[in-house]
Amino acid sequence: MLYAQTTPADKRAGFRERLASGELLRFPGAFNPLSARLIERKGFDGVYISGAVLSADLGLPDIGLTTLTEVAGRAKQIARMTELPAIVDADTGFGEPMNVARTVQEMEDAGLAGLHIEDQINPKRCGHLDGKQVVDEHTALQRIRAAVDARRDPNFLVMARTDIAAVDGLDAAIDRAKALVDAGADAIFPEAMRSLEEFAAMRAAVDVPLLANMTEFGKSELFTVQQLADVGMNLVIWPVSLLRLAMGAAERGLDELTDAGALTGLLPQMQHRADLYELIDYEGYNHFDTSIFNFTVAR
Ligand SMILES: C[C@](O)(C(=O)O)[C@H](CC(=O)O)C(=O)O
Ligand SMILES: [Mg+2]
Repeated sequence: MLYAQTTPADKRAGFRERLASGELLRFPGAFNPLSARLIERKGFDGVYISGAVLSADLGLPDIGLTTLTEVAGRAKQIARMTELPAIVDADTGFGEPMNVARTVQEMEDAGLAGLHIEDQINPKRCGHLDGKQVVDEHTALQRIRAAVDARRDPNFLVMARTDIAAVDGLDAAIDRAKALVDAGADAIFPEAMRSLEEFAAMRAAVDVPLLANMTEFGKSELFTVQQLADVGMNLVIWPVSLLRLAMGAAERGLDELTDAGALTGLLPQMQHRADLYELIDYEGYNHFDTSIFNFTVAR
């Protein structure tokens, strides 16, 4: 009922423990608080909160238009709805290193288990687009040092994302990843890796947990969980996938309405009212008021 029972501190501690085990943790992207519940129900390890999804949700492109307040607010709504740890995409940290520090504290207060900060210039753009630019090493490291210094819970995960591979190649990405780890990054998100060999090379270069981004229609091939585990990845995200699936279904539904004038033919593809109520735990609210869940929903 209402929000998660697990405290943010416990979520972070549990997440750190599982990361330390070396296994590959699966974090699908939630596009709203309800979908975070579904991710939990289906047995995944955590919830990813994507900047691309948050901006698309507002009808905006993913080019750094969203603000810290908007992202932290939405991330809080999503994180509090699940017992799973949630990690959030904090883009470039919303400004200068001082702003990165504030971003970390806001995300801690919002109940997140961690975030990632990337080394793109401001304004950033989707990591799978062409024409990206990255900041120099000094600035990239400053952002990470600021993030690490600012956190109050040592279990809050500060992940450094580097976009440099698409600009200067894999060797540059490896050098940058090592420097980011030396600056205190707890984990590395090497963006836009093109092959399993590139992931493996990154694995050989650093000792901290590594994240693989399995976003569709981008620069990376879509590898399976097993393939990524075999090259030593520790986290995998499908950041925008649930939104893409939901929007694809919505589009087909609207077309069906136009063509058939009713949605009867699509009922089998819809989440049933009974399943929705179960996911939201309507019954649990009877604890407050026995008249809330006094109906039955026929399947
Ligand atoms: C991971 C990512 O940063 C996101 O915002 O979800 C995006 C995903 C995407 O646009 O497909 C990215 O830059 O890879
Ligand atoms: Mg992003």
